[in-house]
Amino acid sequence: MSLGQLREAAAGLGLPRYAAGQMASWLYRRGCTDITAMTDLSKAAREALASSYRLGLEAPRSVAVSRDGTKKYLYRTADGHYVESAYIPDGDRATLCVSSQAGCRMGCRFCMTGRQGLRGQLTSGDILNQMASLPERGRLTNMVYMGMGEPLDNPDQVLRSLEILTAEWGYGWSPTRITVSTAGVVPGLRRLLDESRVHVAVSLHNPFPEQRAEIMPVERAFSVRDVVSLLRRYDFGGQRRVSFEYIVLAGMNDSPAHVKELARLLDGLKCRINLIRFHKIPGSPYFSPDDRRMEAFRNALSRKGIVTTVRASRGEDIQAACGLLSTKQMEEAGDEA
Ligand SMILES: C[S@@+](CC[C@H](N)C(=O)[O-])C[C@H]1O[C@@H](n2cnc3c(N)ncnc32)[C@H](O)[C@@H]1O
Ligand code: SF4
Repeated sequence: MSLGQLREAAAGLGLPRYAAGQMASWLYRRGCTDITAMTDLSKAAREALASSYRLGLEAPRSVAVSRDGTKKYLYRTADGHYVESAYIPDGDRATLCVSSQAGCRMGCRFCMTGRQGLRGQLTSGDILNQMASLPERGRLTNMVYMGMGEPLDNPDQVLRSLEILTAEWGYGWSPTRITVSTAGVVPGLRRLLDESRVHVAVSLHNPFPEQRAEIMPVERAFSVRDVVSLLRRYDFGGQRRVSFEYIVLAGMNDSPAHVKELARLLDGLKCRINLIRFHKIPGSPYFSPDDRRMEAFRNALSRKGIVTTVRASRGEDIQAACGLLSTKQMEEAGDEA
């Protein structure tokens, strides 16, 4: 709950307004795991709260550990769906990749989560629980909304989770430690840009609208050209950054024509491109080029003046492609819903 919601809850139980600030402090600053332990609230207030509300903390149900230290956790949401979070330690950084929906309705052809279709929206509580109940929570330095689902197809809950994460009364994280990734849902993106200060990542994957639409149906509703036009209206010269994710698919989006069109599309926008290796999913016709071709593509983009990096693949041995683990869980449970 946001501070405003906590105030409403307090009012509903006849508690003083300042009780909301006390609750926020217990919940987010002190990591309280039991309402009865909120000792600066009266005993009657704690009892009233405990009979009407729950903290929503839910430990992960399982974990897969990679040789490289990456851990993939499976969480159960309040509605009974299974979603994945990846904990990715890297030197003095540790990033948590969180899910924002159970499944996804964007239908990207290369994505395992897309195959599930949309099964349910996560609440801000479900989103934040992935961080709050993480065994390695104390080591986290960054959070990315790059797990299952399209965050901007669930904008109210995602924005509320960001507010709670970054507010003074909340977890107090700097927005510069948080990145929200989107396939380019324009109305939600506008809200994210206006209502938060977090970094933005856009899944681009092809600069030609027709070709992009073949692997990302969302292109037909919101063209990447409109996404870039929107981004041009915001300032990325200061603390806030925008980046473009680009899964390099051999023979599909890695030609000199793609380099040229990317340079044209992003001309003058302060941004970077992250090249990603394709994580194999069952029955998919795509594959990544070898390292030499990947580097050649990166160098060609760099020569056009676009800051381009190749993202290290992590957790290859634990079904890194997001959606594989939860799909397996669904199949084992015989859950076709
Ligand atoms: C799972 S999505 C979640 C965030 C948002 N829905 C989006 O598409 O940006 C996070 C990133 O993973 C990428 N991705 C999806 N399936 C992948 C795969 N099989 N291999 C590599 N990257 C993949 C997406 O393109 C996107 O850049
Ligand atoms: S890549 Fe992102 S938007 Fe596309 S189906 Fe997967 S989760 Fe959804």
